[in-house]
Amino acid sequence: MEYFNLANANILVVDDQVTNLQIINEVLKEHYNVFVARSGEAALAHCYKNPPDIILLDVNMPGLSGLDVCQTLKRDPLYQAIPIIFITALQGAQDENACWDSGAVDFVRKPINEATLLNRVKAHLTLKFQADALRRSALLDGLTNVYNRRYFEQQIEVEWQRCFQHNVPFAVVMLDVDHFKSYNDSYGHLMGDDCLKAIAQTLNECVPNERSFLARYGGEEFVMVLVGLSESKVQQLTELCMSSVRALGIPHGADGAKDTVTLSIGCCLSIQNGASSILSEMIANADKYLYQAKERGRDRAVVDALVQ
Ligand SMILES: Nc1nc2c(ncn2[C@@H]2O[C@H](COP(=O)(O)OP(=O)(O)OP(=O)(O)O)[C@@H](O)[C@H]2O)c(=O)[nH]1
Repeated sequence: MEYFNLANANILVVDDQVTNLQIINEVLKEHYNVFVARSGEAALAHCYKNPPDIILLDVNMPGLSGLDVCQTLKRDPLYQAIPIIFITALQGAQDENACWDSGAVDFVRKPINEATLLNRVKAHLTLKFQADALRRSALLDGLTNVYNRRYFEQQIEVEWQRCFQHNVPFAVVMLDVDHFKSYNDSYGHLMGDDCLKAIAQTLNECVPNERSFLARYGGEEFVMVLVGLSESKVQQLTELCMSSVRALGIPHGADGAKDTVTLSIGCCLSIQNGASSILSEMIANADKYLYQAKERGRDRAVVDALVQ
């Protein structure tokens, strides 16, 4: 079981009254990272940019109400796992039912009881982090401990949609160990496993930001999804991946190899964001460029853009 630290949690508090924001912030700021928004519109903008771990939401606000915000987030697969607690002075059954119907996980009543607020937040954050940890462990590769193919297939869709909606650069990088069959033949399968583990760890350290990720694509092939990097940064990143693996200095004396283990890379980046239907084309192109890197002598990267 993976351990998590609740102190790393990001909490978004939404209320149009500054005094309420101050009271809640005072209670929570010792324990968590607290962000505030003064309207429903600002709350949604914050979530889209920087999804929090939990939201404390006022019901009645001018413009978008708390119920509107909750319904909007719960309809969206990208944000529906964020627990939402309403902070409300409303008491009637009808008002409460409207909050449940919109997708809330809980209530805290105004005026706020400090202990109730802290305990409710802690309970729901713990549940959220446990669910996240379970989801993650089902999505890790058993040998290398980086994300597995299933995670890649789910997450690349999510990131691609986000990049498409918010006009963010996106790249798919295929990374394949050179002459790995002969490595196994020369040094044995167990050494081959150790080699894959070391490479996976090194490549994982090259992942440039939280939205980007590395996964084992299969066998001795890895895939990295890069979010928010310019074309030149993507080029630099592919160089970094190759030099980091070379720097491991894992001996590889078999025919055709370069004394140490090396990688070949194929990378496809999107110049303009297009329809989600071309994601499969980006993956196919990255694979094609990887094949070209192999043909041109291995230990190199072929990077190209898919222009729509
Ligand atoms: N030790 C180990 N070997 C693996 C694992 N998964 C795949 N392989 C081996 O990786 C090798 C891949 O060989 P090929 O696809 O022929 O590729 P290659 O020898 O690296 O040649 P190029 O990619 O063209 O440079 C096969 O021998 C597989 O048995 C694994 O989990 N552990």
